[in-house]
Amino acid sequence: MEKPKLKTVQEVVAAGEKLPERYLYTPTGDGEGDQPFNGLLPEMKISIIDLNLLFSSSDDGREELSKLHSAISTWGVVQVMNHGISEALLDKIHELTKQFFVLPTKEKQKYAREISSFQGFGNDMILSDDQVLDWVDRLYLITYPEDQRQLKFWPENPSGFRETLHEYTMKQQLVVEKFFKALARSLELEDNCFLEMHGENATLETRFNIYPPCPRPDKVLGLKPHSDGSAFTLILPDKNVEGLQFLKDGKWYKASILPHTILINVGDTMEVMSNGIYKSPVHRVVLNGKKERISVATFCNADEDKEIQPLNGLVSEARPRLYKAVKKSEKNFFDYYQQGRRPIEAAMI
Ligand SMILES: O=C(O)CCC(=O)C(=O)O
Ligand SMILES: [Fe+2]
Repeated sequence: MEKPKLKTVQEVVAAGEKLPERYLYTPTGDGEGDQPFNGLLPEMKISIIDLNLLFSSSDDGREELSKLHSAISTWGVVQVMNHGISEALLDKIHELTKQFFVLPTKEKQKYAREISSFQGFGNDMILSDDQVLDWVDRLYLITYPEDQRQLKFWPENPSGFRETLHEYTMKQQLVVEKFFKALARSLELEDNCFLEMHGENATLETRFNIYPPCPRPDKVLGLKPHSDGSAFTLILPDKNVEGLQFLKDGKWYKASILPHTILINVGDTMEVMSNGIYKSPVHRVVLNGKKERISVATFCNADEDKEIQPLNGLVSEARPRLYKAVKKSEKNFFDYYQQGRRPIEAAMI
């Protein structure tokens, strides 16, 4: 199988070469905010949501649901506690991710992405010659359901990686089901409505990111502004190095979260299903001149063949339908790799 030729960012850094121009990013000026990448940005207050409390019929439970509704309809992001995944397991995932990325290139290349595949280790796909590159190396794996795994991309080194990722995935799937149900409740819909539209063959896809230190953190981005194509995304940001920022009303905000909570941001699929009530936020990752940053993002992606469209209960005369029915397999509406920052715009009526 042919492998991509481009050097990984870690290789560019190790070779000590001059910063390649293809990494220089100029903001488009298109509602994207003109604040410097690493300037003094305001901090966003991300609501902390107790996942278990959302299912209590007490006053506290109802209050938690309305807190969720308010956070997701304004920022599209929450940090979730009481999620049922132990601190030790979250720390282990981070630790193993780091151990994988510090392996010699030759070892990591055993799991290298093939030209036609997005799974595996390496760079993101290059779709055009003028594509500005992100300062990130990543390992991308479909993790759920189990029969969709391609184990040839799953590292056997460091030891325990596969087993720990399996354990983490099974725990994440429980969080995902609960979160879908909670979002339905917060809109006064039947618990399973989002899960049903999302489909039986929906996947979890985990992206392990390393953002090496960058000589020009003022000119280069770890991830360009984008929204996720998922229904929502579970993120474990780096506990020590910040970098994730969200765009709201044309301004960038820094996101910092409490250790051992899980950050969940809504993606384009949920924006469509909720008829735009829940917003898929544009976000980016900025870099550090001295320190590397590691994060682990898990995307909940819809069944490729299911029609995704606004739920009936959320369309009315007062709130007309905003999106066409779309399928992941038909058009790249939800394709993260598209250069468009918000592929969802193609689905708008
Ligand atoms: O590195 C992060 O904190 C965010 C990653 C992200 O936005 C993505 O992988 O889509
Ligand atoms: Fe993202």
